Amino acid sequence: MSAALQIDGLSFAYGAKKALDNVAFQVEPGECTILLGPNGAGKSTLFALITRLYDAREGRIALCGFDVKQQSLQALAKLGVVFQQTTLDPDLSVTQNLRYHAALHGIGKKQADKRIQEELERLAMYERRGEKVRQLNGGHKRRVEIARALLHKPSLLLLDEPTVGLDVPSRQAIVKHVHDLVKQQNLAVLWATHLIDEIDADDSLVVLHKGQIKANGRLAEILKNTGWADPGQVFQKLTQSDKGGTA
Ligand SMILES: Nc1ncnc2c1ncn2[C@@H]1O[C@H](COP(=O)(O)OP(=O)(O)OP(=O)(O)O)[C@@H](O)[C@H]1O
Repeated sequence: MSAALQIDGLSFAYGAKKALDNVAFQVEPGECTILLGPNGAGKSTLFALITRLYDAREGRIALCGFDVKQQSLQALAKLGVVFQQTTLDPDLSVTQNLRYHAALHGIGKKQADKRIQEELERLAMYERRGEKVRQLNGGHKRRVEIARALLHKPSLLLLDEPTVGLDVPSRQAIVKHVHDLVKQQNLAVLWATHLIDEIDADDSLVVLHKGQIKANGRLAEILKNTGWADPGQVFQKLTQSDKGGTA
């Protein structure tokens, strides 16, 4: 079976500035991979290439075996995305926002309402479905965005720092919801964050620094192989010295 996300030999430059250098990794169904990298590491560039905002000339990205350039419709149908900035319409209700998104994906109204109920219930937001998005707090808006990203049943969920600006309980709720989804729905997740405490013991880790992968594997194995104490030390060792190194 194909990986939910397979990246091979991916390089990208903005003019002379290299942003990604021969990046390769994969994310399997039922796996939550945390993409850790300091500012400028190349995380946003990587997400822009996966979502086809830009095209890479070097390397390949495939979603469930579909090449994002050659078979983009099939590939992007497998993808759900939560961007860093909220993209909900604040003057529409939760349900209206979700129905609109379902329509864009060609999901009929009856099926859409069923899917909306399922996803909102999973994220404990069904009771709030009639409220205008403007009335929701930041954590609840994020949950609605995650529900929206899942309406068309993607295989891979991309999360671009979805907890930035949230208070600790809201962050913890999102972290728990996403990990539950991975386990219960066999979903693959690629989660870009700076926040080390969002990492779960079972997660996989990709550490990106200056466009290169410095570590890739199960967190537990990286810790075992390096002898480092926790993800914070992994991050610090691999991204805060100019010598760099890999794990
Ligand atoms: N439009 C652009 N033109 C030129 N250089 C760019 C452009 N966008 C990003 N870069 C450069 O590419 C490199 C990777 O940037 P990118 O935004 O992908 O990193 P990031 O890991 O997402 O950082 P952050 O966490 O700050 O968002 C950086 O050196 C950045 O300065």
